[in-house]
Amino acid sequence: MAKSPEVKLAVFGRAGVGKSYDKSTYRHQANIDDETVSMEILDTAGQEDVLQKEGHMRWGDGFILVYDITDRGSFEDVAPLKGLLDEVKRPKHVPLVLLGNKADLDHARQVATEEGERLAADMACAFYECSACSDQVGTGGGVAEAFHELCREIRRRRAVQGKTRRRSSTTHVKQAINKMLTKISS
Ligand SMILES: Nc1nc2c(ncn2[C@@H]2O[C@H](COP(=O)(O)OP(=O)(O)OP(=O)(O)O)[C@@H](O)[C@H]2O)c(=O)[nH]1
Repeated sequence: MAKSPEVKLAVFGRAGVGKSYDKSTYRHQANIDDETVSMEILDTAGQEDVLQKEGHMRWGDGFILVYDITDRGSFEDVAPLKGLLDEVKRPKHVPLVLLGNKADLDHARQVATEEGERLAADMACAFYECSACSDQVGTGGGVAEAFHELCREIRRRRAVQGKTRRRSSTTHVKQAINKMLTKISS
């Protein structure tokens, strides 16, 4: 049986946004579009320093940036996190998902859905509002869907990178053959 692809996902967000709610394991397997994907999930602590954050960013293949819809400050933390990610992963554009958690607490909302959508559009990534408690609230259908979409994005990127690499290695072979032929004929 084909070995299932493994993806390393890191979850970032201010302390208390709900990154680790109900998660007892950091390894998870899921069937996504008829393919088994093994995820290694890293829940970063909201209070880690920049060096620790950078280390976790280097480690990850894909990232979930979480804020709490009832905590405006946690939303304002997202853009600087994305800035740091871009610096650490440059020149690559990183697979990313934006997650507005605690959508069950709509009465205490401080961040409008449209603001989340706008930020996600700015960061060119998918956006979900959800509740780690109920997993079905919000626009996108839950936390699981956000993780699955991130895995799909990583898969798309890997497919494109694979093609580019194959194409460039063929180009190298062609160039080497051309050089040899030029030498022989001169
Ligand atoms: N109402 C509601 N509460 C939630 C939700 N997700 C998490 N919580 C609560 O929010 C609090 C913080 O959740 P945690 O998962 O510990 O937050 P965290 O982001 O992991 O925090 P750190 O580990 O300190 O970084 C807990 O009391 C959770 O029960 C949610 O979707 N809805």
